[in-house]
Amino acid sequence: MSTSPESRAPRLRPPPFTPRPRSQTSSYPDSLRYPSTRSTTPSLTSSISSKSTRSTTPSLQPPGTPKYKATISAESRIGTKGPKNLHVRHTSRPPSPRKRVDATPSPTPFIHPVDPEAGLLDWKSLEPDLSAEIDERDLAGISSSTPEDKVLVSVRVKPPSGEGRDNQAWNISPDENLITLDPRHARSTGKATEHRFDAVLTGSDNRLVYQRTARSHVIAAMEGYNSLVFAYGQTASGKTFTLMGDENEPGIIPRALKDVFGYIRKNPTREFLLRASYLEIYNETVYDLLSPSSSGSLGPTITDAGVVNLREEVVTSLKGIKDVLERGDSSRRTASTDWNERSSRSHSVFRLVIESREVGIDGRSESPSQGVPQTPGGTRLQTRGGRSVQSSVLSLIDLAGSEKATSDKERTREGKYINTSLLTLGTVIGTLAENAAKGKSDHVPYRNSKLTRMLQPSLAGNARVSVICTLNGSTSAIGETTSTLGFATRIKKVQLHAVKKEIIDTDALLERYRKEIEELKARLEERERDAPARNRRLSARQQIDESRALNDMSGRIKQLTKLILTSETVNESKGDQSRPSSPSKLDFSQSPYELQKELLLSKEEIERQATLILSLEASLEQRAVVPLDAPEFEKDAKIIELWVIPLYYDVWRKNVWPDEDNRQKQVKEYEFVTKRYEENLGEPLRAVKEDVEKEWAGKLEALEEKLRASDSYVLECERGLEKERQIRLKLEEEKRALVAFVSDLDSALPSLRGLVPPLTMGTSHSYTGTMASSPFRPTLSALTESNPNSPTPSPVKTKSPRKKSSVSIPHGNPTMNDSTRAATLFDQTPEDDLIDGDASFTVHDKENHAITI
Ligand SMILES: Nc1ncnc2c1ncn2[C@@H]1O[C@H](COP(=O)(O)OP(=O)(O)OP(=O)(O)O)[C@@H](O)[C@H]1O
Repeated sequence: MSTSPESRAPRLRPPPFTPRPRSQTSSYPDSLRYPSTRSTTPSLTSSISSKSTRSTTPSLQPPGTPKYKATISAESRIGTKGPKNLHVRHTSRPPSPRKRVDATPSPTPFIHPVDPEAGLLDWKSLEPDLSAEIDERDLAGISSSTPEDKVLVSVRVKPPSGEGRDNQAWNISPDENLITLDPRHARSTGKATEHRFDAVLTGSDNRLVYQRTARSHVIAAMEGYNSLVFAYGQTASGKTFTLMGDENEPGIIPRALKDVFGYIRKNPTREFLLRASYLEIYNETVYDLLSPSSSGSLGPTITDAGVVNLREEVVTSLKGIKDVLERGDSSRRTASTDWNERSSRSHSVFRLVIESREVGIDGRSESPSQGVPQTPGGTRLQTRGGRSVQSSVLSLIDLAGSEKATSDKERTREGKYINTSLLTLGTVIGTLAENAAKGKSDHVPYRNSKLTRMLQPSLAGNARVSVICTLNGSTSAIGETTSTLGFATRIKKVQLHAVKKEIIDTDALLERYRKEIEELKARLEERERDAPARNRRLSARQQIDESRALNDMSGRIKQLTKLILTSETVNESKGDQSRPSSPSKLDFSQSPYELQKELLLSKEEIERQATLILSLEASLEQRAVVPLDAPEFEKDAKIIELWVIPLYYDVWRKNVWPDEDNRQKQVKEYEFVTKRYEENLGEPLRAVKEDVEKEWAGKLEALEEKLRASDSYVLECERGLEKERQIRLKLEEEKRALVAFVSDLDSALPSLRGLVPPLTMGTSHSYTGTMASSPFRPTLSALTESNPNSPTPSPVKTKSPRKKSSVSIPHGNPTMNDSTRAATLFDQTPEDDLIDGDASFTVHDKENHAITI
């Protein structure tokens, strides 16, 4: 890779400030330089430093005493079956110290009765030979033999099961690397029916698949090239089986990790630093599988510089790296679909950053004066210290599978995102292939999906790439299989030009650790040298503090040294896998031997945690932005921002809004769906956008329709109520008028008696008129007017200035002959009935016309 002089200049960073509570930092004046060792694990590091590191634990064995090796069974030596077949026979294990107490004293250290240190050493020296775990035969002849400028393309056909055996549409010739569509089905496709690739595989042997498809790329990564291995294919065709495998058939990832450590072991001239990370892309959002809680602005983001804000853990052993893998795997999104019981709903990416450098004969890093040969394949960058560090990334990717719509709505939605990003991957590969074939440089739409954006540097050529296309050979999947083969054919044409990358020493974590170790060692030496003179001036208390500080320093040196892997250290820790996990309950009736074993395991756990602390520190360091000499208030503000606010917010959120996480996730998804299309998306995702918009527009329309219906119902109800109110008012008025009328009538009765026939309900003599204006309040004059025959019209006055009633007095010569009945009129039309019941009554005029009031 060509590097401009400017870019070669070391980018010196000021020592970062790592916020930490005052109480802890203040007790150690120079703790800002090595804050966490002191502040978070003072006793831890000192205990590790003094006891647990194998190389430094004082040995009670006389020099040259042979170490005991436990024998292992033949098959576990061969190592073809993995760790579960590892049978350790403890025949040559020395007797436990308790038994030895009674034995005749012997000059060998193993008979030392009680010294636990001696026990530790004995037990460590007894660890079984795990050469079976890292298979020597596999490592022999490892070399990156793939044509460097081409993608290594393999297809793997999933073996049919059950009835599927009779429905196979493809003929497979592994020896010729050929796959052909059976002539019986060939006519229907109208496409090429014969395909040749770098490897055509079938069956369930993952070892073979690893060797043919991925091993060379893993080794290339160890040699300094970025390497990318991914599986592509329709759902349930075997991508996860190929990458992860199962207990009996570990897949590419576990085998690759084994080879990584095997490679380190076989290369004593280099030292390595490994950092693992694991992410997934789900519904076009990147999630950190090692830190599932990080999200939003703190979550991983894809930038031109790669993926940032992603947790990277320094790993020092095969077991450690497998733990990381398992932890991440447990956070992956899988679900049962119509086709696969455990279908990956996201693209998952396991990344291993490998930094390495030549070391001298004494184990120290080489300087140019020592004449290290130029690493072939890349520019050697030599900066201040003259050191160059090779850096590469091994990416192992299990893509989600392309699929048809499923019966589940949520799965369908995920499926849309999956298909879209795979479509974009296809488009990107197609464009790259065409550019390569025709010597063009057409725009490649990397930015149209997160997956292609992340793969951009690799697909653009700066990596060794291997793709395994997994196929379903059944007749029911001819279309999908043909499409996958098309992808395989296109990607074969992509041109690569990967080169080794060497980075400036200050950017390499390996170099930073190495420098820190050297500085610490120098300081330690100096302080130890001055100790006798200084101690004379110090109080007893100060001397204790001083000795504690020295312990911390040496603990830190040991921890940092452990992170840097060499052939020797990998050899030492290869027993990790076989050791039993620590029981949760301590049984003090165990033999001293067993207890020592427990002790050792616990110490190792402490070491593991300490390693984790260190790698967390490393991530933290990358985030620290306040320089050491920044004003106090700035540091305080940072502490509040990083610790206090998130802490309180978290507590508050959990109390006030327990479902906030889900809500936020949903909001994020909605935001994504609704807002950022234009800036983010290209053609394929626009199709998703339209789909989603259509879906939501339909829902919105239905809701609006419902709203309109309920609005008009409410309006109708209001109108009905108003009508009823009016009627009620009218009735009340009529009631009042009737009451007045009746009382008028009552008072006029004596004078009318003999002239007017008795007014009764339903009788034929009555009055007529409209009821609109107090029909029951006819004035006496009206009555008299209508009864011209009335001899003595009574001057009765109306009580209210109401409109004159149009009630007409019945014709004829009515005679009021039943005053008693008339007086009972109130009884017959009680007030309540007028209001609540049917208020009308009927009277008849002379012509017997019924009038209903
Ligand atoms: N080569 C194989 N040999 C034996 N079993 C296999 C093979 N390939 C796949 N299987 C089995 O088929 C099932 C589906 O495989 P797998 O989950 O790997 O598919 P996938 O392509 O990853 O699907 P998805 O895209 O839905 O995640 C699993 O039970 C797996 O064990």
